[in-house]
Amino acid sequence: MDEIIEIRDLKKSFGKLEVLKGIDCKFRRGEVVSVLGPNASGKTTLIKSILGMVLPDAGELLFNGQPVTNTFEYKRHIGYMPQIGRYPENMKMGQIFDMMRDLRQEHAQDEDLLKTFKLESMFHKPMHTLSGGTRQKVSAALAFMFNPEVLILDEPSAGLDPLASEHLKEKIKEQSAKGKLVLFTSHIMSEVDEIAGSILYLFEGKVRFFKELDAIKSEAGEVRLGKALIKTLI
Ligand SMILES: Nc1ncnc2c1ncn2[C@@H]1O[C@H](COP(=O)(O)OP(=O)(O)OP(=O)(O)O)[C@@H](O)[C@H]1O
Repeated sequence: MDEIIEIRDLKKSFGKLEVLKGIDCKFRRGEVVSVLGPNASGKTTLIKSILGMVLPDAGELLFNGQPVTNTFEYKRHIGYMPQIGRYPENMKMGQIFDMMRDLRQEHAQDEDLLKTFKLESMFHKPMHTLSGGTRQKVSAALAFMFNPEVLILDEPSAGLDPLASEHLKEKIKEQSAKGKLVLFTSHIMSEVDEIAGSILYLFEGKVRFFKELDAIKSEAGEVRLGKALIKTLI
């Protein structure tokens, strides 16, 4: 089956603030989808609803065709890189990786990023001593480590140095070519242009559009995504 995640009429409010007002969308294997929208439009809330970290007020989440709202097993198949990774601060970096392997009760299947980012040489460092970018590298390496079917990356290159950011982009492209679904948020249009196949644009709690990049550009008559988006949105 091509489709791996389906969201039906998802709603979420925080108190009186209606953040998601009925989101419907389907994501397929091999797609790289960028979730875009203005600040506070609900991108992270949508992502966290898929991950079960936010409990929706209404609606349904299907994974591989099965309803999974309020269930756990499907989460094994998703690798998540948060906007800001929070870890037990007194643990050493190496202990974090060991802990994740123990929790999953399986060996790491993909240590590419661990090696590319040369994280092993910093395994002795306590987490609270790490720079913001190094912390992001840990989060990225963990997200990809168990070879998940779906990758959800919340502003993945924020804080990464240019070389690390290039490595991560290559990794995302490689995973999509292997049939993985990649969902990511970003405020960097050149990055979206480079790696996304389509854009899910949220506005005022609804899906404003979910379109392939090429279609957005050709309909707007623009080669650059940033300009095409402006034309599409006005
Ligand atoms: N746990 C929460 N409690 C109360 N309000 C929340 C909570 N989480 C998110 N919100 C609010 O929901 C709205 C959407 O937040 P969200 O983080 O999903 O936006 P976003 O599109 O990811 O924003 P940004 O582009 O700034 O990262 C914001 O107004 C935010 O303040």
